[in-house]
Amino acid sequence: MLRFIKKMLDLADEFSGKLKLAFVLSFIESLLSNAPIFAALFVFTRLLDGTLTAADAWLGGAALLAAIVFRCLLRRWFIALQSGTGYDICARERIGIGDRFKRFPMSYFTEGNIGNVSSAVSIDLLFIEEHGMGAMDRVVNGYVGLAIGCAMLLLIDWRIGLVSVALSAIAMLSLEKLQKVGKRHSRIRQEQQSALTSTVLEYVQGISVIKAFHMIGDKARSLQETIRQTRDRAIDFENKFAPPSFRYQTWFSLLTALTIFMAACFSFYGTMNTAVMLMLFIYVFYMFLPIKSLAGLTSQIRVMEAGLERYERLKQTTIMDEDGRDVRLERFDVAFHNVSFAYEARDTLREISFTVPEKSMTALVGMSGSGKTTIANLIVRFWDVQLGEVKIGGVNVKEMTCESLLRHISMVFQKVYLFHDTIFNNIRFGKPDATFEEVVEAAKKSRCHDFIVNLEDGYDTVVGEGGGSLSGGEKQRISIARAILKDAPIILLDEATASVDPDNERHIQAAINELVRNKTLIVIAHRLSTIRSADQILVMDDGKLVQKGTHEQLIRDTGPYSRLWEKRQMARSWKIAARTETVTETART
Ligand SMILES: Nc1ncnc2c1ncn2[C@@H]1O[C@H](COP(=O)(O)OP(=O)(O)OP(=O)(O)O)[C@@H](O)[C@H]1O
Repeated sequence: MLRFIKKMLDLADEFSGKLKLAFVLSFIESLLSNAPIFAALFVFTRLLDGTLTAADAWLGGAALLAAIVFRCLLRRWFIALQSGTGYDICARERIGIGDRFKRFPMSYFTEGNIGNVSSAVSIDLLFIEEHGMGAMDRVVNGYVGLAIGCAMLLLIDWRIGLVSVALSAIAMLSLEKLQKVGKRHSRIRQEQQSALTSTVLEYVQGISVIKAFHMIGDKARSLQETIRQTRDRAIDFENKFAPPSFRYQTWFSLLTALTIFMAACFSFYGTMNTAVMLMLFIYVFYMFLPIKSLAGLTSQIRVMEAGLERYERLKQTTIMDEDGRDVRLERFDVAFHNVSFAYEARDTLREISFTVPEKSMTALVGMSGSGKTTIANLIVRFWDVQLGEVKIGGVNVKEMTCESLLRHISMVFQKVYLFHDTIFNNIRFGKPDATFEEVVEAAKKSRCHDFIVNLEDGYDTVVGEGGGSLSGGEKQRISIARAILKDAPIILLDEATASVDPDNERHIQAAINELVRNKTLIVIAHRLSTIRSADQILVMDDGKLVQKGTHEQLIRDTGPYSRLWEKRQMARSWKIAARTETVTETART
């Protein structure tokens, strides 16, 4: 329990002063909670002695009232200090970890960690912000209350005091055992929660595939199985807690009974004042309540501790640019020097060397899986090379902070992700301080202004998560608008493989032409026209750079490029033929 408080104070960091002040208030409040007992003792003693006067009764009443008012004030102050702090701490942590995510290697997000990450940031932090402060208060109150209570009992009657100290110590040992049980089982329960989060995410993200392939039954069954397992683990967790929790509480029930028995005996044999006995009868019933309630709190605290540990592990994940510098580049050429790379065990790129001169266009071509996207991934440091160097403007990308590197690069992916936000904010993502006019200008250049203003809410239209409410071509153009707004000197473009209708294709091409003007452009090229107009073509084959040159140079060789070119031309003529046939068919009918 004390370890939990320490962890919470560590997490609180700059807010820990507020929390410590709140503990002091809680301590004073605990002391004041004993005031009614003393007021009662005072009045009872006088009453039994027959010396009670009206002034004494008023004094006792006034002391009681003063203690109540003072406790109320303390509690208000305490709540003001403590309740908002949990939300402040967790908001700060979420913003901080969100920033670190940008600097995690991409491999972190593909190694089954997604469930862990979302559970740590949502479930764990949510539980801590909602229950953490209250739990700390109850722990402090429980321990302080017990210490004060034992001290009071020692003061009132040393024999009862000693028995209380001894039994409280035994109860504390039993609490330690309870915590051990919690430690073991909260980890199991936490892993199960991560598995549930992963399964739900996978189910929701893959829902279109699941529906398309009629796999709803299979996937739903696996989700149901995980839900069942989560339920069983949660019930098991509670069941494991029940017996030690009961034992722990029994010690205090025994102590209460013993105190009453001893007080009655001592009073009967004349070694205790009747007033004191009566006071003890009342006091002993509520003195142990806060510490007894820690039994129920232990499972919650263990869940929070396990959450804090998981969150700490997440925070300690090594970020890529720990030693990076904030570099402002003066030239924008890109160079690979003997780069070799493997995602896992299998080599993906082998000894790749090339240079992309500033403001030139380089097309990456090659069969599927040959390593084109991997080259783009290494330029932006989604992964780090294992051998060799990637340099931009003569600076090794490993020497730069991810932020300063990405300031110089815009990426336009085939798969566009739009946030559940307005179109305006989705475009402004490229330049967070852009004005409305700048956003509109970028939208006009990327040929999306017209369709945006035709939407009911124009730029304020909220697109669904992932951009679900827009067509593929519209999403693509919005992502180009983002990149135009960012105006980075280096552009990485993954040309769409999926065929779009000619009108959309024309718009996308016009938008891309606006984007790449005067930039260093590396394009994963699929269109013949793009490949032909490139200043340089890099031909990839099974992780190796097998040919390099302009279209005219490469087409003269009988290497892989000319074969690739032939295949693409053939595919194109098939497409054209197919289109012509469809048109003729339509004309006939
Ligand atoms: N995240 C990853 N983890 C493990 N292996 C990967 C990962 N991404 C790609 N690969 C593997 O690396 C190899 C190169 O993939 P890459 O995506 O670079 O090829 P590509 O030429 O861009 O293919 P395509 O044209 O189909 O997009 C492939 O064998 C692929 O399976």
